[in-house]
Amino acid sequence: MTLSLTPETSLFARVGEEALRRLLWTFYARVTQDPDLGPVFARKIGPFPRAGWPLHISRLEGFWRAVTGGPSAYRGQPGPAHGGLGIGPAHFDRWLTLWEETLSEQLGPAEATAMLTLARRMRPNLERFAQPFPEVPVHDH
Ligand code: HEM
Repeated sequence: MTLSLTPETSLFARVGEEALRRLLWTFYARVTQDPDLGPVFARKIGPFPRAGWPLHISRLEGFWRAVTGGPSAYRGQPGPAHGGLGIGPAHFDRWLTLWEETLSEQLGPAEATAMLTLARRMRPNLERFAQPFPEVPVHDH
């Protein structure tokens, strides 16, 4: 067995727990002020930063901890959470623009790029779930 002296540090460890939490609160403060995104969240979660927001942010924190290699108890299903919200490509474009802006302000360039790449990769799947009539897989019998 070989012991590595330079173990790969997770993205979560590089970002840090405090910075991740701050990032999420700042990001959703902006999202909820946005004329297109804000109303969608207001309907589902309520007025920021009260109502369901502390719980929602802690779920999102769990999600981002999981996808960045940190310890996490997140067991949710991000896809179905985006069904029936009445959102489309323009919402995703805007979401990603605000995400990119917030990341570049709050994280170092390498971490910001990595967090942006993760979100961009998730987009097609989430967007599929967001469609009004998601394609139902057809099985051969
Ligand atoms: C790539 C972009 C996006 C990512 C990575 C993302 C990620 C997530 C995640 C991880 C959750 C938590 C799911 C859970 O509760 O387990 C969530 C929930 C949610 N997202 Fe997104 N999201 C994206 C885009 C959007 C957009 C564009 C909108 C709409 C404007 C949106 C609206 C919501 C809402 C309303 C919820 C709460 C759903 C509920 O509690 O039932 N998301 N998102």
